[in-house]
Amino acid sequence: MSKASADIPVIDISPSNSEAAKQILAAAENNGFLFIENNAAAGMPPAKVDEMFDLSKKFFQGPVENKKECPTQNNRGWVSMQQETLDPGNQKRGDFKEAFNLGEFANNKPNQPLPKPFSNNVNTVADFSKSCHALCNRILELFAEALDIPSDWFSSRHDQSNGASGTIMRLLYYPSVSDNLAPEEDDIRAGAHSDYGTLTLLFQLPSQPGLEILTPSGTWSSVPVDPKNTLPIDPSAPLPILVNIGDLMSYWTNGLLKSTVHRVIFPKEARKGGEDRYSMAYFCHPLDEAELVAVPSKRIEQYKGQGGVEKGGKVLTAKDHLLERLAATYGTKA
Ligand SMILES: O=C(O)CCC(=O)C(=O)O
Ligand SMILES: [Fe+2]
Repeated sequence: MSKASADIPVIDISPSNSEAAKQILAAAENNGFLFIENNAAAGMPPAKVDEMFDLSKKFFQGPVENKKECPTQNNRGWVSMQQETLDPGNQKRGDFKEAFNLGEFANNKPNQPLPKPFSNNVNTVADFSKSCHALCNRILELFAEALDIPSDWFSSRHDQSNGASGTIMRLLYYPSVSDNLAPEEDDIRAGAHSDYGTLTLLFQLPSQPGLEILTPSGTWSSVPVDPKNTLPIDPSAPLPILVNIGDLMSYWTNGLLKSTVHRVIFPKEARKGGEDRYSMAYFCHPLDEAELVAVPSKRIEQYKGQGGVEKGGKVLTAKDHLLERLAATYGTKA
């Protein structure tokens, strides 16, 4: 295990690392972010990651008419520049980004209209999403092991064959903006927020920084793209996959696991309008009806945090929480 800046460890989840569960839990308790070594155990072959990034670039660099064919509906589809405001209390202008949100696939079939090039590469996209989900389940099993609860306590609540969930694979594009649109002091690519689901996997590209996390001392700390500095030595080495804890994991653990606030800035070392950044986030959510109650773990019972979310005596479900958070960022009513 090696350390990255912003105190984010790089963890190997292959069976040869008997400490993986403990290491993952420690990182999640600390600041809620960790890297997973992208080796065979992660099940995300670098060629598949590259292929998905290529499709994403083709889409975002393609004609706007193509994008407009699939505007956002039910949190799926194309999100245009400044349509979303992740930190509405503090932002004057919306996020300087575009996104395309893909919901779950059922038997490799999308549940939403897809534009090109996704529509003619459905299998590639569905397969990538499936691999992301499998990795999330593997991480959830490691959390269950570390918390000493049945190994499928989390993963059974994320079994997509048992119902709908808010899971979204989001392709993101933060274009550099021309000088006449250059960002002002408080403009931001993605406003400060925590993620709404269980876990998020984040894929980044070399030389495209910008992600920052809010540390317990209240300062922003940058998240590296290449935490082990391997690229100068081996430019073909796969980058580790960033994982962060979402709100639901925090609720399920009485706040022991941290759903840390993060944001994406125009990097200071780039020109004023920034350089292009592409990233891909897999937001893993449980089945809609999953209840946000504390997990049956001694460790969690003993932890005096803020557990479970009750409103007017009713235990919230994953879907209740998601609708509430989406309403705030898109300025609509829940
Ligand atoms: O693009 C990134 O690095 C992070 C995006 C993010 O935090 C989000 O979409 O929730
Ligand atoms: Fe996020």
